Amino acid sequence: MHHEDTKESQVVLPEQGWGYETARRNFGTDFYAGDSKLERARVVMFHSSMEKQCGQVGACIAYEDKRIVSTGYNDMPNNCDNLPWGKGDPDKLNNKYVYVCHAELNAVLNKNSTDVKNCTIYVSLFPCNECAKVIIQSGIKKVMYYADKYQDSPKVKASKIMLEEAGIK
Ligand SMILES: O=c1ccn([C@H]2C[C@H](O)[C@@H](COP(=O)(O)O)O2)c(=O)[nH]1
Repeated sequence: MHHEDTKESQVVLPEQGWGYETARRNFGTDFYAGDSKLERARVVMFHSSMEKQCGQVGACIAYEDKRIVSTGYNDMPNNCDNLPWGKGDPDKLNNKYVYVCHAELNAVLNKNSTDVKNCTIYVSLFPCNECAKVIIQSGIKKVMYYADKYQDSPKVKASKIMLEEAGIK
């Protein structure tokens, strides 16, 4: 595990304007010293085939002792190769939002363990309300995040209300 952590910290990632800067603001030096799983979540987000700049999200779930249980990134449902990736069409059926599986959902479903109870989820973007529900129902107990770019949206506000009510740190 220590070896993997070292490799992760050596990965050079493209700067996209919000990742590292937000992480620095949120976590200061502790982020780099202590939390390579956030790095993993950020690496995973580059597997997403969503468009660059704003659309890629990664998640990594780990036990309390930091062993990784799962990773996931936002993507279209399996075998659904013809769905739209755009987001500006007035018809909601022509936008990605109604189809895409979020990183957190994929990470919970991809788990290599019976469950993810008491685990921590590391995410590159603060979870939306639907992901908060998945996190709560799956028994995850802690959320660590990089960026919170939709913090003023009702979805993220609802997410924070639910996570707090459920006692998730
Ligand atoms: O908790 C979340 C919230 C969002 N996502 C995904 C859904 C979309 O594919 C992108 C966001 O795209 P924007 O172009 O920035 O709106 O993030 C997620 O995986 N988890």
